Amino acid sequence: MALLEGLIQLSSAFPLLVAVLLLLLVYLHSTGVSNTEKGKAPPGPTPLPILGNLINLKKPYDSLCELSKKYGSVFTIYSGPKKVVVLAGYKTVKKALVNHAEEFGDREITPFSRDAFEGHGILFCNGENWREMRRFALTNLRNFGMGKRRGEEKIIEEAQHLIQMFQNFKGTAFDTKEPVNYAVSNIICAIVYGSRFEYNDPRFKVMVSRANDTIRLAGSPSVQLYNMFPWLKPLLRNVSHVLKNVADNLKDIQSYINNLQETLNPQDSRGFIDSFLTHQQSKELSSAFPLLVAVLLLLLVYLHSTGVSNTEKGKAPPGPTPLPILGNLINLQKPYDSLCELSKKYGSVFTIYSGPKKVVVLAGYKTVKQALVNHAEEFGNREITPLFCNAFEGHGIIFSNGENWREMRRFALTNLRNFGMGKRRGEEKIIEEAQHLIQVFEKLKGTTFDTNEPVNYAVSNIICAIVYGSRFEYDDPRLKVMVKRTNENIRLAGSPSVRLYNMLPWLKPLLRNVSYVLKNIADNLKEIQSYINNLQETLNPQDSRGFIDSFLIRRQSEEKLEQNANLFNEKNLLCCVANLFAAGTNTTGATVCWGLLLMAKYPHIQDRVQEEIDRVVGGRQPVVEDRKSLPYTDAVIHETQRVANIVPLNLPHATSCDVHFQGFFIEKGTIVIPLLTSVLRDESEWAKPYMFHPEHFLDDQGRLIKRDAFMPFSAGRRVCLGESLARMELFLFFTSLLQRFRFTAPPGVLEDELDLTPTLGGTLNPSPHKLCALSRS
Ligand code: HEM
Repeated sequence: MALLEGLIQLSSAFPLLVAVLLLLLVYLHSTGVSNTEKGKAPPGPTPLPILGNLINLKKPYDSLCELSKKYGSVFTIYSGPKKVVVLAGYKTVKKALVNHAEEFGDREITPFSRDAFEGHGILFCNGENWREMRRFALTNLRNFGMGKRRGEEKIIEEAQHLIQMFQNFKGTAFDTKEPVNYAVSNIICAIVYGSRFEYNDPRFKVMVSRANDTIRLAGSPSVQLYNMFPWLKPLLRNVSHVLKNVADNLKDIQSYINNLQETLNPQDSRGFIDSFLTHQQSKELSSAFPLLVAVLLLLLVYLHSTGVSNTEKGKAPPGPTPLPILGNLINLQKPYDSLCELSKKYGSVFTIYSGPKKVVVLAGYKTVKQALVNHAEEFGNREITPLFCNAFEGHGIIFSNGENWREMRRFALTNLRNFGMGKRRGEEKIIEEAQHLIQVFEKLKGTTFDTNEPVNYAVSNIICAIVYGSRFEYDDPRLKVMVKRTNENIRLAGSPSVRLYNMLPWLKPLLRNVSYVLKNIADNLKEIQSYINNLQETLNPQDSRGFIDSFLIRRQSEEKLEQNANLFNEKNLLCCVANLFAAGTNTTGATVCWGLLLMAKYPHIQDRVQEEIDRVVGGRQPVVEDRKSLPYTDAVIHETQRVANIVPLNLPHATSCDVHFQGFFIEKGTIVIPLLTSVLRDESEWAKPYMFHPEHFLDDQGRLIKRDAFMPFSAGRRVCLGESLARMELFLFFTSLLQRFRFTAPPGVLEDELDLTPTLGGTLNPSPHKLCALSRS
């Protein structure tokens, strides 16, 4: 029947068949069934020319069992013009697959599997690709599921979902196939993506049904015919249908991969895909090595001439001997710790080489303060790293210098003051946003959740209110995408591959992360441009709604006066807005999240904060004015910022002229790192530098004391432009949340088990974690 079906499909191709038949007769004869010179070929039924042996395509396994009765356990058939040796019976199959594992171990890549997977993956590939993918998959299947307690737990959890599903049928008749397939597919999802789907999730249903469909159709007569005679493809509709199915599934998988890539944390792999991506990143780095070595030789002479030795003008700060080109191999995962270590050996002003670039590191409170405050002008330029030079081309505030920086910083400061910072209007906005955040926490009714997203949406909305004049709902996809992209950029800006790019920009083609960040920045700028266009259309010069309006109004007046018009241009507006989001969202959001995590970890400190808030504020909304009556709470916020050490390396500075500093000579244009970690953990300034100890900020009477070495916002000419806004946000968000909620570890997790290891990135965020917010009312 099946063959008949196939032949009916084929009938329109008959004339073509006949023509090819004649041409191939000779060929078939030569590939023949006869014995070769090297030995006897396995016996088998005589094939028809071209068509080969007419095996029942519906149940080929039955036909082949039948044939083995006649021809023995090793026999030949022809699948179309292709010779196929069939092995039958336990002894023969075992002997071939186990005792001759190597000889029989390759996969036959059928035309269908070649079209669908092009030699990639595990199932349909051979050689080095197969070996590497199989080995990687095996290791990771073991890590994420197979044969481990973790795997057992996942399967038991899924079995419970399946039981529930069966129970829903209340004994009525149903088809077991769907729910059972959903359950087993979820085990793969848990291993691969790190999460399961609900059985009624439409994305999941489609995925499972497509996969089943593909497997069914891959064994259909038409696909089998296609594998025999690939040139029949245009006549076999099923084939294109299955190939489209496979392509659609690959597209879906790609979108899950993209999502996971965006939130990838190399320290915390959620599943197979995460591990693959992390492995890919590390490969990316190692593949750069041969190139590095080649250029190493070329640049040896150059490096030697720029050397580490002293110049005529004075003594250069000491430091470890650099390798040619590579410079000093600083730990790229935790460079701030490596630099603190080096300062113990080389003192508070020392030189390292970041690739071929000379960098002077300033360590410890006294030195950093002396440089940034007493020599503010000399140390006040920004080093514009290749990544940001590429992205912002010297525009905006953070990554610009000279007249452009001065003018943009001044304008931004005035407008941040007008629209938020240190004013009643700003306080109102933050309080309103805190209420939205409280609502989100309340809806969770004490269940476990990740604080990161809602907190970041809230702080981002403060910048939106200042910049655009309006906030977004937390489920607005535009807000979600913007926050995600910004956070991702900040994380990737501190990744080893971007650090490597900043040292050796010619490595760019090998470092995929770099193009990814640049694309992310470009996408954010495009989005900001569309908001600017909207605001421009409804601009009223008498009533500025926010920073963008003020910039546009200023641009109009500058154009009239023909002064400075070139600075109040589109690119500066775009870059300023992007800078405010990048600098103002992740930093403040991460600090609030650290604060909540620390409260859950140290409940006795949370007790004291809540006692103070209850006593001083009671049930009314906390306001900025309350700060001076809440010294313990204020000390906890300060200590959170000290311990969180959000910007551990600071942003890089550069000398604006030749400088003589602490007996050393530093040339104009040298990169300078005023190492904030070394200030916030300076052993001569803090009694317990490595512990969470709010008493650092309290005197004997329990009053708040100002500590000069408290420098999370840096100092001097480049000091954080949003400091007073950030401090107001931290105080209002923290007190409002602590007044309403008790923060705890998830059920079953001990406080000791809450991890304070930060994630790797441009800023230090808490590692992904969950907490419970229990309502206190
Ligand atoms: C807890 C929150 C924050 C922390 C810890 C923080 C920290 C910093 C640090 C360390 C710098 C580099 C200073 C230097 O180069 O010496 C900086 C720069 C900057 N910050 Fe913040 N920041 C925070 C919040 C904000 C907010 C809310 C905004 C925006 C409204 C903002 C806007 C900026 C800008 C524009 C710069 C660049 C200044 C310049 O180059 O002149 N920051 N911040």
